[in-house]
Amino acid sequence: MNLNTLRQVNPLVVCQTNSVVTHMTANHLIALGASPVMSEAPNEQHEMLQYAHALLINIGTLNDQKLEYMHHAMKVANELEVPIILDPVGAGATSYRTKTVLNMIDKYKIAVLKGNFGEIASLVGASEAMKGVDSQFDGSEDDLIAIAKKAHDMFSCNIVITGERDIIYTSDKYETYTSGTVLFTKMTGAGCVLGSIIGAMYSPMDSFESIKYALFTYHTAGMNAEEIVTLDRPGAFQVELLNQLHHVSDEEVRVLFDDRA
Ligand SMILES: Nc1ncnc2c1ncn2[C@@H]1O[C@H](COP(=O)(O)OP(=O)(O)O)[C@@H](O)[C@H]1O
Ligand SMILES: Cc1ncsc1CCOP(=O)(O)O
Repeated sequence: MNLNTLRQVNPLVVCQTNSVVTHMTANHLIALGASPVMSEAPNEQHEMLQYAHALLINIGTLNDQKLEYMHHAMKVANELEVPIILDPVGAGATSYRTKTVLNMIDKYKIAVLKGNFGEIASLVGASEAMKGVDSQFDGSEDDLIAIAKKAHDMFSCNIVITGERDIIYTSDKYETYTSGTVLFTKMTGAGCVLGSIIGAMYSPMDSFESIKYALFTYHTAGMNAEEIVTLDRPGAFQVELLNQLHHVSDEEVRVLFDDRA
């Protein structure tokens, strides 16, 4: 979905995300032109997901109570054919998180699995490269492609791995990217917000291009914000990112596509 369409449709993204980024996720989705709702109660999921464009499941502050709520929402989302974006925050840091995510992938149809290199590498059994929620290394481009391919083969869903270099790997094709700004690494939740934006822009009929559009939208807004605040003002960047998500246009996002053509 491009930005003009998104701002007309105002897609509803139902979010069960972590307590660190709940507020910022809602604000970034609103700035973009989407409609967030944070909803956990099992007994409202059927009504809530009825009109949802996507369900975002982010395990960043997981506990058994939240896990029960997440399972319920994912089951309903699959029944209603609402795409699930799964962010396995901290997978690999603890076996609780790793096992939880593997079990979710086993039980439900996931549209997009999006994580940093350490998270996705841990899920495919390739490494234990996580310290808390941070990937301990980004891997070479070859590593990135190999891990994304393995994840795609094992989990049969669209894979996004983020870091200094990103990859989108779908059954149609894969590409790697180095756009964005290092200021994303200076705020908590940069990856979590991206997951929500993928949810808002995701189109099951055109998985690869819609995920790429979401990534490029986020990166364009981030690069625009960096230009205004400069690299030594990570605090100002967080505010400016919201402004730039509000203003970013299809024409600007297309520039990133053209740069890569
Ligand atoms: N060094 C970097 N330079 C430019 N963009 C980056 C860099 N590191 C991460 N990003 C971007 O920041 C966003 C979050 O990625 P990442 O930091 O890997 O996620 P997480 O917060 O889940 O660990 C992605 O859009 C990614 O492309
Ligand atoms: C700091 C922290 N602790 C638990 S969730 C969270 C936020 C992680 O955000 P991201 O995965 O985007 O870095």
